[in-house]
Amino acid sequence: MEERGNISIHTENIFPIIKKFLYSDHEIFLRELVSNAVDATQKIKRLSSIGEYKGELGELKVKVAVNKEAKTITISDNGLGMTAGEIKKYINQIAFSGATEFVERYKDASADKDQIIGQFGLGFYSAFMVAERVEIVTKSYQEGAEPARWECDGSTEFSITTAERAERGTDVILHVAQDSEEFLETARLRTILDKYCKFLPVPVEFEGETINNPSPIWTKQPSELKDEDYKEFYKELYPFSEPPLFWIHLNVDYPFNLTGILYFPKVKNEFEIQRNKIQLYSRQVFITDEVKDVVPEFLMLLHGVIDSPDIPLNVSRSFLQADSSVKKINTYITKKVADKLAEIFRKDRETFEKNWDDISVFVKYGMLSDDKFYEKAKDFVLLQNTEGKYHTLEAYKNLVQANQTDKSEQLVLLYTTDADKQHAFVEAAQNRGYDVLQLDSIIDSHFIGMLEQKLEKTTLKRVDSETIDKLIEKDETKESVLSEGEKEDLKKVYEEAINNKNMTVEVAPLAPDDAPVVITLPEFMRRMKDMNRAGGGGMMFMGEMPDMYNVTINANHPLNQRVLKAEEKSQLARQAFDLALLSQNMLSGAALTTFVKRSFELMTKE
Ligand SMILES: Nc1ncnc2c1ncn2[C@@H]1O[C@H](COP(=O)(O)OP(=O)(O)OP(=O)(O)O)[C@@H](O)[C@H]1O
Repeated sequence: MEERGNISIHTENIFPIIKKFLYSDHEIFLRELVSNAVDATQKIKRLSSIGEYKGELGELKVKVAVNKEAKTITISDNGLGMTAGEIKKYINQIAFSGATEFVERYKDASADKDQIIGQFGLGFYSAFMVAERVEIVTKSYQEGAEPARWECDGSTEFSITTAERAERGTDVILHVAQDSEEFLETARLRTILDKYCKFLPVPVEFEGETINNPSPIWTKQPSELKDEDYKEFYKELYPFSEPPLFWIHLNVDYPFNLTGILYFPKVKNEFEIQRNKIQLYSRQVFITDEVKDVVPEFLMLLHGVIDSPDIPLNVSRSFLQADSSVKKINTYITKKVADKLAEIFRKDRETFEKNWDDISVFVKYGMLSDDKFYEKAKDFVLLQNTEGKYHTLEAYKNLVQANQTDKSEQLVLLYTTDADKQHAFVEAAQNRGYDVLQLDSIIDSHFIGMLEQKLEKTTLKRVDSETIDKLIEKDETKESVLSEGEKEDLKKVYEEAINNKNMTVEVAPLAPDDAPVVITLPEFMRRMKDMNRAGGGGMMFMGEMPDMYNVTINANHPLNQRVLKAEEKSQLARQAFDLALLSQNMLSGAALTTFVKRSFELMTKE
């Protein structure tokens, strides 16, 4: 038999176009051809199981071989094979029509090119990205089938002849083009196989070794697996990472098909977080590790694998976004993650608290970005106070309600972003019997805003944003030991001593054992500046504005009564102010030197 023919398409030379267009992805030819070979072995298995094929199945496998001298790469399988008629149908027509359509669309300059490529799995024809000539030698499983050889050089001409082949199956032989000789290097091929074929369901042999794990644990039932299996698999995926905290085994077949394992990694701070650690598979074929859109943004921080035949192969971003099963997958994953966290919280609060530092970023990020997740997470999100105790939102509100409700019935939650630097304020609050939360990560500033929006009649204030009396205003007035006139005098003394227009001085009757001078930065001011720094807010001028502090002089502190009477009023006032700065880590440089000198002078005085 010898048949020559023309593949009936209207566009000549489609391969140079495809080749040029896919230049960065040439390596996927191997993924496409090996997965075709795997498909062929699975098809014969199925035919055998339904009694369509009665012969021996043998050990089903795929082999990849390279011959540097002959400049060929051969992908062989003992799958179902093809008859000459099937080659014409599947290779010449079906596979070609996909490639042709691709080029037709590509030529339409107005279309978004990413969008176009997203819609096509080039499949078999990706061979021409690296080969100048491709041969298929195949023998069908069907009784009496004649082996056939197909040859094509990437033009629209092909030939089919009778071939010699004893066993059922297919060899695809690539005659590698000069500009693609890098693919003749075994190390390169091994890397590509490792990337795309590591978990293919049929053994893939390369240089006498099986390079894949045909039954990775995500394909098994959770009931068959032990914790060790999950940890081992994590190590297989990320050899250099610390062990994961916990994991979720995804397993659903309706309304879409999806399996996978998502791991919660150990992350100590937001800067360490690595995205793109989740690998996306379709029937155990690696597709990509850019899972944006399939996985909700906040869960991109997780690690692991997701496998779904419902995720279109070779897809582009914009195509994925519009895909309805992708949307459902997204919702499903969010729900599963929330349920798992709720379960651990319920069943093992101790473990949950122990791991809170690592998972709080996911939880808070999730609550901020997804309302449904918020609804579930609000019951297990934890607040940590400066004593290292963890409370749920509800429990915490109940705990502080009696003591921290102000005169207008607002519940005031106090927090510190740095318990060390803000120590004086934390201590002052604790002396009043108030509780102080530790909210010190970058995400916390957004988290605080969200809590205020979601919780009724609740405000959050940083401990150093007001003097202790004003932080939570109660219905009580404090008497001042100083007269109005004395207060005026005291104010002037301090204003002159401080001599800084960014410091607003005020004299107020605090408790005698409160600090004599308290410097605060109002909450709203700091938040605006934070927002500006983070790039939002739109009030650009705020970013350039200096911090405007309030300086509260405690009229009831004995020191201030002395200031009024002392000879060197100004020096004493300045000293008290500097000490307040010092206690808040705000004194440095020349101001610090002057302060130290003055202190020595005062100590030296009789
Ligand atoms: N190794 C093989 N053994 C048997 N049949 C094959 C083999 N390779 C390809 N085929 C046949 O050729 C057809 C076209 O292959 P091609 O890779 O272009 O598309 P596909 O596998 O159907 O889809 P995809 O675009 O997802 O790869 C296949 O559907 C299959 O019928």
